Amino acid sequence: MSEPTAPAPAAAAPLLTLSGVHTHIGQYHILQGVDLQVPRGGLAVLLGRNGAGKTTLLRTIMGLWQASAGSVKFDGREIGKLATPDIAQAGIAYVPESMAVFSELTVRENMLLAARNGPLDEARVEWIFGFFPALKKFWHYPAGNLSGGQKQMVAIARAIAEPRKLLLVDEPTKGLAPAIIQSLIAAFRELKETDTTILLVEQNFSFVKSLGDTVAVMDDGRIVHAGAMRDLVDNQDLQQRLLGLSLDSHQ
Ligand SMILES: Nc1ncnc2c1ncn2[C@@H]1O[C@H](COP(=O)(O)OP(=O)(O)OP(=O)(O)O)[C@@H](O)[C@H]1O
Repeated sequence: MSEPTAPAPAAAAPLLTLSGVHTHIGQYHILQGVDLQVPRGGLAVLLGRNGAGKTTLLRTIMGLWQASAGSVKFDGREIGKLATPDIAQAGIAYVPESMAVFSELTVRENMLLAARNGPLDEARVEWIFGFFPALKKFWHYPAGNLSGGQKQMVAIARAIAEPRKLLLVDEPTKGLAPAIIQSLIAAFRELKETDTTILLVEQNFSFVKSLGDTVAVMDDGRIVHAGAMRDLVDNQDLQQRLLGLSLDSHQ
């Protein structure tokens, strides 16, 4: 008689699940039934051409646009109707494309403003310096004097000044020189080994193909592909079909 086999462990529930999400901006119907799952841990990538709806999706998750239909579940809880501060409090941080930093304030002061619960945690600051050594160097300099890549680092550091479960980052490589992109890759590689799950919006496939664990591709307000990044990297036909020339031109 064979030994009874233990049941296979259930797959961990995703950290974030969007189901049938529609978002209207004024008269425009932008998100047209988005279904997306972000697994807990690691780095999920969202790709798509200009105007596909990627930023609108991040803003909808963050409550900056209200979904007109569908559900947004985060860590087992429906957050689709919550206000942005409550969504942030639930553990989601958002780094918009515009690298929101206060130019007149020093890097340290920028970080201080991001700490919701009082003074900066010194140990956490040291931990952040590990990802972004440039911030240590320019800690007492006005953030406005930093390069584009360094400002991007300040924006990300602000978002993780306090522990977060999910970090949404919108096109961090936009307009950055290749050398700076390399240092961002190194930082994201370190960051994805921590407890923070990352959802990264990009158009630069060469930046994300070595970073992403999973990938979703968006077009015309819908997810048209979702799977392991490995599978997309290994399949050039799929890349060509899904990403086309507009993305290839960024490589
Ligand atoms: N405030 C707005 N008012 C009207 N239409 C908008 C607004 N913001 C975005 N849109 C439209 O929504 C669509 C999706 O835009 P979105 O910025 O989400 O795309 P994206 O995939 O992030 O593109 P990109 O890579 O260019 O940033 C586009 O057609 C855009 O013109």
